[in-house]
Amino acid sequence: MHTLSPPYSNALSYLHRGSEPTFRVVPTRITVKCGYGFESSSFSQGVGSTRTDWQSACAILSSKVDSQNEDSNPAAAGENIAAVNGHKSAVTDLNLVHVSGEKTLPPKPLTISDLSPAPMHGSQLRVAYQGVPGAYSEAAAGKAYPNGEAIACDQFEVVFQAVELWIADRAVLPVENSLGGSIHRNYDLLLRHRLHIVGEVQLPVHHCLLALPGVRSEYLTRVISHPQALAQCEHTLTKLGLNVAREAVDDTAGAAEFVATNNLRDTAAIASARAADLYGLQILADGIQDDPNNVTRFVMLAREPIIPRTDRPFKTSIVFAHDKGTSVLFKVLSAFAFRNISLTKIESRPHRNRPIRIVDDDKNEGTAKHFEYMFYVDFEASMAEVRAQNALAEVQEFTSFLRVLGSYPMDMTPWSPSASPSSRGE
Ligand SMILES: O=C(O)C(=O)C[C@]1(C(=O)O)C=C[C@@H](O)C=C1
Repeated sequence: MHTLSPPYSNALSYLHRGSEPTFRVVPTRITVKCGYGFESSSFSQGVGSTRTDWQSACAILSSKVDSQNEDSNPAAAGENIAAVNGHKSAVTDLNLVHVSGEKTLPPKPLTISDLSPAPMHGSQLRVAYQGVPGAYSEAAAGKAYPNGEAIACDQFEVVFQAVELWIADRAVLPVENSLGGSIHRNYDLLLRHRLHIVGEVQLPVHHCLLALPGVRSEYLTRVISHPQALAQCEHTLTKLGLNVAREAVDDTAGAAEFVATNNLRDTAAIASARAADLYGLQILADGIQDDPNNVTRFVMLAREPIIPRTDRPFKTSIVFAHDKGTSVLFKVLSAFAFRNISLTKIESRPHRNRPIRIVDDDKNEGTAKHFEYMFYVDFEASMAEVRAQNALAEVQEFTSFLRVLGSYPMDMTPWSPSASPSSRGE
């Protein structure tokens, strides 16, 4: 059992003073029994020193607004995906009633291990990713959990549900690319779901142009791939004289598979060299990303947060909303700047519960319509550091909603570019 050090738990108690979460506890088999529900009592009494306290506290620091998408019930929606790639949901396997001799015993209370055992020491972690084998997300899952079993999911939503329903133990999810920018859908999903960021990996992304054996680039009328991959190769495709139609599909390796299974001689896919191998395609051009340092950042997700530490570089990801006033963003950012905490990322997304604020002005000049946002910020500090706790305590004063998505070790693996200029024919 982990315990929190006193300064940390004190600071969190302070952060919670007077803030009652308005999240509804969703009464589903999986979410409630596995501890997804957030009991308001644990907030009103401040944060204690147990791991459970910390887990609840980490999930929601404060919420004066309703949860985003309260109407979405991932676990219920997930009834449709009782099996993913042959991995049966634990729910379908439960044997709830125990009978012994002539006496029928009252049902034994369920424990977490009944639902799905957490991997024992040495057993394989099941890691969900979006795409098919050969996708960069699969490679990222392998980098994050080298001994894990990668579980392919067709949609990002399914990746979240796979972990929520205990079909998988972790998820690995792309959030941003150095050329293509943020993967917005995943920012929205991070907010809608209750998983925690427990790590990050940065993967050099080296794209290839793939076609059926014998096909030459003159035959091509179409290039298909994941929209991010198309964006990352746009200039190079033009330089190669490939002014043909671009079409977006769900993932890069899926594009390669599509070309192969449909025997398409007029279509090329942008995907990895491993996808070429897996689906029997030839590499027409290698290293076609517009920048050799092309890198995608993935986050690792789990049902439970990790305990933040100070013995190695940590990053913390938060999301917040504010009621009104543009200076709020300045004040929030100042809370970090004054404490010498570097921000590594800021992203805004529409506030889906309240996308527009109507302001009638006093001078009778009409009605202003302001767009409302959720802001996502990553900063370089651990939640175990007092300066980070104080910064968030200050941020909370200016915000109507604040949630810590996770405090996790930074990926510090030595840099190796995805391609050298020579391999790109420059
Ligand atoms: O399509 C894939 O192979 C993916 O893993 C998805 C994805 C993405 O969403 O950004 C991952 C890395 C690359 O940036 C391109 C595509």
